[in-house]
Amino acid sequence: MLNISRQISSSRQRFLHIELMGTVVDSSNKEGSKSVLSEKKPKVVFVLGGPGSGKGTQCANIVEHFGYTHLSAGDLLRAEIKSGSKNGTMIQNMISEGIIVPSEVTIKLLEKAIMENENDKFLIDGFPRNEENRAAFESVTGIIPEFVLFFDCSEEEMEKRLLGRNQGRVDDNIETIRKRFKVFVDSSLAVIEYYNSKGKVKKIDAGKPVGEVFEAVKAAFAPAK
Ligand SMILES: Nc1ncnc2c1ncn2[C@@H]1O[C@H](COP(=O)(O)OP(=O)(O)O)[C@@H](O)[C@H]1O
Ligand SMILES: Nc1ccn([C@@H]2O[C@H](COP(=O)(O)OP(=O)(O)O)[C@@H](O)[C@H]2O)c(=O)n1
Repeated sequence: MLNISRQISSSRQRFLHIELMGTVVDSSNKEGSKSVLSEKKPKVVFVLGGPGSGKGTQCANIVEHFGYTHLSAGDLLRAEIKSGSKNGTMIQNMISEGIIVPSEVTIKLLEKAIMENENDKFLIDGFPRNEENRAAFESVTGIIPEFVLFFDCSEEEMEKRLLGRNQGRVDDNIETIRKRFKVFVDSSLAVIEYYNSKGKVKKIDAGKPVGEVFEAVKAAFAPAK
């Protein structure tokens, strides 16, 4: 009953159209997981969407209103570079090229951040970014997300936002932005399609102003009546 179609109208404007029809939830979990998280059993919501779709902006709002802890995979990787870790140079090179860092590295950082925090509910922003990320996280941690928030936004709008973001990021230049868009279409959409097939995706029209997007986000978090 799943109906997913991608409409690629031009190289600059790609939209993913997902009709959310499935409601079957995969509750299977990996027993005997070796992860330090297997005892903590945190509640997790994945926040996904293209670069510049507004994930970080909306996560800040969700934290304030719903008491989640925000973990941005990109921020954790950038902090790892700054810490002078042995993986720093490799991560720096991959981010500069818009490439996805190996799951092992990112998952370790996420596990550590979750374990160090007393909260039991987390927004994981910008992860999983490819099938390898997704499958490795599930098998290592045994965590199945409550749901997946998907910020759907045109490339034209995302490009405009990234070029105006002004945070001094090495990857917010037009050449790397285009590479990141390609990685998103080639690798990250498959993750959204996977969770959609499990009935777990809540799609948000992220092309609207921040306040309007947050209204839709609030509805996604509202407890089912
Ligand atoms: N709905 C919106 N409308 C216009 N600009 C936005 C919107 N949401 C976020 N922005 C701006 O766009 C840029 C990218 O947003 P950000 O939340 O950092 O995206 P992401 O985390 O998905 O890369 C930021 O400068 C942010 O202030
Ligand atoms: N799960 C992840 C998340 C980010 N990253 C890297 O970090 C970069 C920036 O990701 P981000 O989530 O901070 O930012 P956006 O690209 O969403 O704006 C990506 O382009 C990847 O190089 C990764 O390798 N794996």
